[in-house]
Amino acid sequence: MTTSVREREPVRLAGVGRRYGARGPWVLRGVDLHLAAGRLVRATGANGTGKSTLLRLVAGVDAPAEGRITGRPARTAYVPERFPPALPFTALGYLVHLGRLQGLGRAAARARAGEWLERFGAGAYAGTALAGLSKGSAQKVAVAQALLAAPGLLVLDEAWTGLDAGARAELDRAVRERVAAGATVVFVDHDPRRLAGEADTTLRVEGGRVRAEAHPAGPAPVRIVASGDRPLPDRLPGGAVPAATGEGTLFRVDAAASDDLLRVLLDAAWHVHRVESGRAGERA
Ligand SMILES: Nc1ncnc2c1ncn2[C@@H]1O[C@H](COP(=O)(O)OP(=O)(O)OP(=O)(O)O)[C@@H](O)[C@H]1O
Repeated sequence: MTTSVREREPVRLAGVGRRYGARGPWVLRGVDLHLAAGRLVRATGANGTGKSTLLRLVAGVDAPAEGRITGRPARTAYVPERFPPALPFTALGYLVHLGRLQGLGRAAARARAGEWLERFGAGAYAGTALAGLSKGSAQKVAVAQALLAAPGLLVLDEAWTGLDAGARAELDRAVRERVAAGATVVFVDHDPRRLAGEADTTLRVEGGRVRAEAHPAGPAPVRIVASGDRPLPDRLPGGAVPAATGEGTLFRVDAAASDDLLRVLLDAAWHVHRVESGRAGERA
């Protein structure tokens, strides 16, 4: 998927609260957060503490009862815990429809929909009615709809659940690509190994409050954009993961491993376009 790396304002939550019903108990209250561009954000907390509520608010599919949320990019995508398959579309027809709603032309929507179905191993189901899809295939369509228009904010609520191992790995890759391209990705997953060690921030949801824990010493403070035709080793220095962008391939790597990675790229006759330190969206 091609999207350029660019910076944008963070999504800001200021004094956000949510309760269900005018007199219901507050599920979340006094939530103040900055979710910067180019960050991977994990939300954690015990069952029923309000993680899904928080994700729906961040995605904009639910509105806060008090407080404000600003800076949400125009292209925001969301995968809910449960995907509604009872719509009169085929898998491809649904994706093209949503792609068009997200601003893509018909031909581009068709092409992207086909590409994402293939990437998730669901190309064979393009012509199947949504209602006729297995749970796993329906989940692939749910994930594909979120990735279609290269969102600047991607919100994933247990989106890996129901996917087969290949599709789960593909979704991991797609998340890394979006983050590398400058998107904010916020996710919840019951498996603590999901993208373990890769999140820039953990949101701990507890007792109606959300505490943001940044991982400043976490991975990837250096971003290298390069291009080349020759294959690279499977294991790159610092565990760097290549991600396709409009400008070439982007690698996020720890500063300690960046020289080694540059050497590997140059040895493979890759052209290095840019080396940046600091995360996208970080203020000087
Ligand atoms: N639409 C709703 N109407 C009424 N109450 C709701 C609604 N959605 C969530 N709640 C309540 O809000 C609280 C938080 O729910 P939420 O689903 O956000 O938590 P969660 O941390 O995502 O839970 P889980 O880990 O079980 O998915 C729960 O008490 C839940 O019953």
